[in-house]
Amino acid sequence: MMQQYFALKEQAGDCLLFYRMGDFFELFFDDAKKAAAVLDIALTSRGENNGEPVPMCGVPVHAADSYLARLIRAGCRVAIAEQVETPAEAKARAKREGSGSKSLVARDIVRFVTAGTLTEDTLLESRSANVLAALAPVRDTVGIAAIDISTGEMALECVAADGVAAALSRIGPAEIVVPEGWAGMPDGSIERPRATFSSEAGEARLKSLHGVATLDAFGAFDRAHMAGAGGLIAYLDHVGRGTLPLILPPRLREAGGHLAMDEATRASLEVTISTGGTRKGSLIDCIDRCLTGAGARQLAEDLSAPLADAGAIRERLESVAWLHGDPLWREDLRRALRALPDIGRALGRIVAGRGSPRDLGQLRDGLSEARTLHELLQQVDPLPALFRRLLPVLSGHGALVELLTRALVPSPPTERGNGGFVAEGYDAALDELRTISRNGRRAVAALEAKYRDETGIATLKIKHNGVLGYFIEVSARHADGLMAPDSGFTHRQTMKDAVRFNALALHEEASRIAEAGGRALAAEDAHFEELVERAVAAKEAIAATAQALARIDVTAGQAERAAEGGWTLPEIRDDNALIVTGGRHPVVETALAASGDRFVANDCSLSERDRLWLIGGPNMGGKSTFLRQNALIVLLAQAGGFVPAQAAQIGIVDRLFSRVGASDNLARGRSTFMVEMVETAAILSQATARSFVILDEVGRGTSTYDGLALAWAVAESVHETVRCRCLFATHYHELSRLAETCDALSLHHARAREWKGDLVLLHELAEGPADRSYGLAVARLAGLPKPVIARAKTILDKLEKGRVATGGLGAGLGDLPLFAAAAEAEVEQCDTLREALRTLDVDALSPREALDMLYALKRDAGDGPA
Ligand SMILES: Nc1ncnc2c1ncn2[C@@H]1O[C@H](COP(=O)(O)OP(=O)(O)OP(=O)(O)O)[C@@H](O)[C@H]1O
Repeated sequence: MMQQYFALKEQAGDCLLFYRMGDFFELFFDDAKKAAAVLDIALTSRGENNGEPVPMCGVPVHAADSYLARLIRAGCRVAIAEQVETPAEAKARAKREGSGSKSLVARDIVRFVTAGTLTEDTLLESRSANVLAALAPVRDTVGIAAIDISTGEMALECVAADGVAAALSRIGPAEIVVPEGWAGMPDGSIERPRATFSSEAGEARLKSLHGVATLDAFGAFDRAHMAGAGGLIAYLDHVGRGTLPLILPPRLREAGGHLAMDEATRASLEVTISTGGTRKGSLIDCIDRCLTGAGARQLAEDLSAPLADAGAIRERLESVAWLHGDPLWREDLRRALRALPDIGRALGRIVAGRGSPRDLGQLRDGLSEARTLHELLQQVDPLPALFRRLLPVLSGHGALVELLTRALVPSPPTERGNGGFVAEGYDAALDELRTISRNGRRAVAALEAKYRDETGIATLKIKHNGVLGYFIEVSARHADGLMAPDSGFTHRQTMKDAVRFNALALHEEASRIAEAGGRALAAEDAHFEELVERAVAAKEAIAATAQALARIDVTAGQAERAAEGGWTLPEIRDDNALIVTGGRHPVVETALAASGDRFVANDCSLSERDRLWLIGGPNMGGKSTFLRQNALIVLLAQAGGFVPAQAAQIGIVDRLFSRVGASDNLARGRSTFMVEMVETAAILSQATARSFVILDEVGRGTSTYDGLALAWAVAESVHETVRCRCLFATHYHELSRLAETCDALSLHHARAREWKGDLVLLHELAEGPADRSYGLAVARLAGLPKPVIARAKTILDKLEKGRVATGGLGAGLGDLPLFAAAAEAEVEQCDTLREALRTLDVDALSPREALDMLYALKRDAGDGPA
C-alpha cells in the first residue's frame, strides 16, 4: 500500500494527498501533521516506515467538504485520490495478473481541490466570485487570463508590467498561476512549467473549446492574451485531471474601457473589502440590495471596474432610473428575482461533471423564472435600452424547461446515487419498476403479519439493513421455535438480545424488490445523464440568461438602494466638472444613522477654472470623509448607479487616485512615509487632466519642514502639470498662500466652533482658509490628561510667539516662483550648461583654462562663488 501511496504522493507534489480508505480520506506523514494542525483533529499513526511509526490522520468522506473548506482557507491545496475499482474488480485483476491474493484496490488522483478551482456550493461564498488568474509575461507586457470556474466567465487582458498589481487588486483572484521562475511573480503564486504558457496552444485550445476557426468574433487578442489563456487552460486540465470545467467564450478587457484605480486607491476607498479585511464596513456591503448571489457578484464587478464610457454608463443609469421612478415595476421584478436559484453556478457544476439532480432542478426553476421575467418586461413600453438588449436571452429555453419539468420531482435531492429524483409519469418502465418495489414492500408487510400468525410471536418483525437485506427478527427467548429444522426459517445471525432469520417467501420477495430497485436506480441514472447532456448542449445560452438575470438584479437593487437612501441620478458630462450638491458618504452616513446621528451633507464644485480645493480645518472635522465621499460618488456614478447626493454632475473620470491616511506597511519593508511617497509618486506620474485625485495630508509622515515642502511641491505640481481635479486636505496653514499664485486653486475648510471652552465640530465645509488649528481642543475631546493639555498649551504659546517674531514656517515663501516656472528655469539652466559642455573642445584646453572652465561651470550651475 505504501508503494501505491508514494506513487500518488509524487503526483500530488506539494498538495496534501487525501487517500481514500473505505469511508475515510486518510493523510500520512507531513501531510497528516499539517492537516491535523489546521483542522485540529487527532494525529495518530498507522504501521511503520523504515522502522518509524507513520503519522496519520483522517476525515470521514461524508464530511470531507467542510474539512476541505478549512484547508483551502488555510492556504492548502488538496489532491483527492479515490478508489477507481471495487474490491471484486481488484481481486479479478490480481488473478488475471497472477499476483495471487495481493489485490490492492487501484487508486488514482481524480481531482485537485485548490482555492481558485472550486465549484461546490459548500466551499464557495455565494455573493463573491472565485477567480483563478494566470499571468504570462510576454516582452514588457503581461497577459492576464482570469476565470471564475464556478460560472465559466473568462476575461483576457494585457497590461504593462507595472500594471499587474493594480489589475490583480481589481480582479481579486483566489489563486494565481505563473510560469516557473518568473521574477515578477506576485507573492503566493503557483509556478507551472513555462511551456504551458504557450500562445499557440492557448489559441488552439480556445478555438477547439468553442468550435470556431478564429477567435475574431470574441475580440482582437494578441500573443500575451493567448499565452495567459494557454497557461490557464493547461492548469485547469491539470487540476481536473483532464476534465475541464465550464469555460465560456473569453471576454476581452480593453485598457481604457474602465475607471482605473490602483491597489492603494481601492484599499483606501474600501470598495469591496474594508480596512478590517472583511466585506462588512465596505462600500459594497453598504449598497448591496441584490436578491441573488449572482447579482451580488455582478455588483462587486461593477464597483471594482466602473466604466469610463459615457454611453455605457448612461445606458445603465437609464434602467436604474426607470426602476427608481417606478416602485411597482421594481417590486414586481424583485419578487420574481427573490425565487431565483443560482443557475450560473448550477450550470458550472453540471458541466464540470459534479452536478446533482438538485442542480438540474435549479436550472428548471431559474430558466422558467427567466421566462416569467421576459413576459413581465415585454409589457413595458418604452423599455430602457439595456433591458431591451437583455430581453431576448431571457427566453428560448422552453423545450429544456419543459423537459426538466416533466422529468424531475419538485425538489430533487443533492445526492444522485439514491435515485428518487425522476418524476412519476416520465418513464413508464421506471414507474413499473417502482410499482414492483412498492408492491414488494407491501408484500413484505403482509408476510410479517403472516409469520406472526403462524409462529404466535406478536413481537416478530421484518427488518432491513445494508448487510443482510430483509430478515426476520425475534427476541432471544422466542428464537428456539424458529431454530427447529422444519420451522421453515433459516438462522442468519444471533445478536445479544435478538436472533435473525430468513424464509423462502421473504427471500423471493426481497430479491424481486432488490432487482427492481437496482434497475430503477440504473434507469434514473441514465435519465440523469441524458438531462445533463441536454443542459450542457445549451450551456452558452443558459450562461447568457444567468448573466442577464444578474444584471437585472443589480439594476433593481441599485434602484432600491437609491430609493431607500434618497439618492440622485447623476448627470454624466463630457467636460471636467465634478459638481456635487448635498453629497454624503454612504458608509459613514449608515454608521451614524445606526447610532441616531445625522450626517451633514456637503457640496463640492470642481471645474476647469477651480479644479484644486485645498481643505483645512480641525482634526476630526470631516476632511477625510469629504474627500472619500466625492471619490465614492464618482465611482458609484461610473458603475452606473445613483449617488448619495441631492444633485451631481460628473465629467467622466479616467483614473481615480486616493492617498488617504498613511498606514504602515512594514510587512513589505516600507515605512509609512515611504509608502506615502511611493503612492504620491504614482499619482503624479500616472494622473491625467481627466483624473480625479484625493490627497489627504500628504507629507505628514515626516518632519514639519520636509512635510510642508513636499506638500507644497505636490500641490503645485497637481495644479500646474497634472491639471486634474483634486481635493487636497492638509493641516499646513502655510499652504493657503498657494492661492495667491495658483489661479485654479481655492481654499476651503471644515468648520468648527469653540463654545464655552468645548470644541464643536460642525462637519460643514465652508469657503476660505481655516482660521486656526484646534489640535489641543481635539486632544481634550479625546480625553488626554489635563496636565498634558496644560503643558502643551504653554508650549504652543511659546511657539506662536516665535512664529510671530520670525514669520513662521512659511517665512520666505512669498517670492517663490511657481512650480512650472521654477521647473522651467531649472531646465533652462541645465540646457545652457549642456550647451557649454557640448561645444567644449577638451583637447584644446590648457590645464589652467580647464580649471577656469570648471569654476565657470560651477558658477553657472549656481553652486559656486559668483
Ligand atoms: N459630514 C459629516 N457629518 C457628520 N459626521 C461626520 C461628517 N464627516 C465626518 N464625520 C464624523 O467625524 C469623524 C471624523 O471625520 P474625518 O476622519 O473625516 O475627519 P478629518 O478632518 O479627516 O480628521 P483628521 O484630520 O484627524 O484626519 C468621522 O468618523 C465621522 O464620524
